[in-house]
Amino acid sequence: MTLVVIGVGLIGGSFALALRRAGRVAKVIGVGRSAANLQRAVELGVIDEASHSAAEAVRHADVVLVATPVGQMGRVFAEIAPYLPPHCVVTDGGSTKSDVVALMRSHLPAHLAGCVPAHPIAGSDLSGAAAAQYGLYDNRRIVVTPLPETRPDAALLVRELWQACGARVYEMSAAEHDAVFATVSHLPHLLAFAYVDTIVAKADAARCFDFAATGFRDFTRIAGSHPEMWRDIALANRDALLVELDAFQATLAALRQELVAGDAEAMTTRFERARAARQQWQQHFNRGNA
Ligand SMILES: NC(=O)c1ccc[n+]([C@@H]2O[C@H](COP(=O)([O-])OP(=O)(O)OC[C@H]3O[C@@H](n4cnc5c(N)ncnc54)[C@H](O)[C@@H]3O)[C@@H](O)[C@H]2O)c1
Ligand SMILES: O=C(O)C(=O)C[C@]1(C(=O)O)C=C[C@@H](O)C=C1
Repeated sequence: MTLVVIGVGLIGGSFALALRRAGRVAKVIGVGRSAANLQRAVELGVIDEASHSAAEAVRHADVVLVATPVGQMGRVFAEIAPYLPPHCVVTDGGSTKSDVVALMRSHLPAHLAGCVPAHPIAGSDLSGAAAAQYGLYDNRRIVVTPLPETRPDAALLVRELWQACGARVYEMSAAEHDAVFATVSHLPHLLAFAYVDTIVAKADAARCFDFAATGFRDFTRIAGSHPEMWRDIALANRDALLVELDAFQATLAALRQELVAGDAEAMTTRFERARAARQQWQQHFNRGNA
């Protein structure tokens, strides 16, 4: 099987590595916008060949994974549309799904039966081919949001490929997916960027950063993530994200009021409720990834 990965970074590169180790791909062709990144991907054995033309690369593909920032996916789909072999399955790794589904519908109308939108719920704040790693998807979840037009064999192949990467596959509607991930992924990234940016604006920012320690590190790790990727995710999932942002602002306003009023009881109740939920989640997450 020939796999073409368009966007050879953490997500696309780790998919290629896992499938190669599982013996599921004979050849991996990588396509990207940075020659240096593609060169690194070849050196690291993430891909067999680099191509600077997505149109040229997909002519020989059995499966195409688009793993660029979601803001790039429209132009990628448009570029490959005329050159996709009829049997070729097109999937993606984007963090948002309603926009990707809409882009597939507008740019790949003749190929919808081969389209299987997907999102691996695994990653990090690292990016580029050098960040690709074996085991990224071990015991992690993958959400697929197939279209009504998706051929069963195309959906099955994508499921099997992710399972071969060690992942567990779940199906949702694109809208449900985007609402859930606005809550547990997109909002926390927005908040982490906003919080660090608030410090940057302070006159004593250097002194604050100098003394910041493990609490700061743990709360802000994701503010080290790729800005373009997160800008695209926020814009693509704007409606769901605004709902979450409003809910969070309401909680913050209530907490602020409790602080102003010195309402220790209300604050204790809130913190205890949050701690219990966090502890429960941690146990659930540990069990799921054991
Ligand atoms: N990082 C995560 O934790 C994570 C997790 C799940 C899903 N995702 C999603 O996966 C996708 C890739 O994320 P990543 O973390 O691998 O990013 P990355 O920056 O590591 O890799 C993306 C690659 O795409 C390339 N690229 C950008 N525009 C391109 C274009 N027009 N044509 C070809 N290549 C192009 C970049 O040069 C880069 O090498 C994004 O859509 C992101 O939302 C990321
Ligand atoms: O671990 C991280 O740094 C991540 O941000 C991974 C994370 C997440 O929010 O959990 C980020 C984006 C995804 O689409 C899926 C996973």
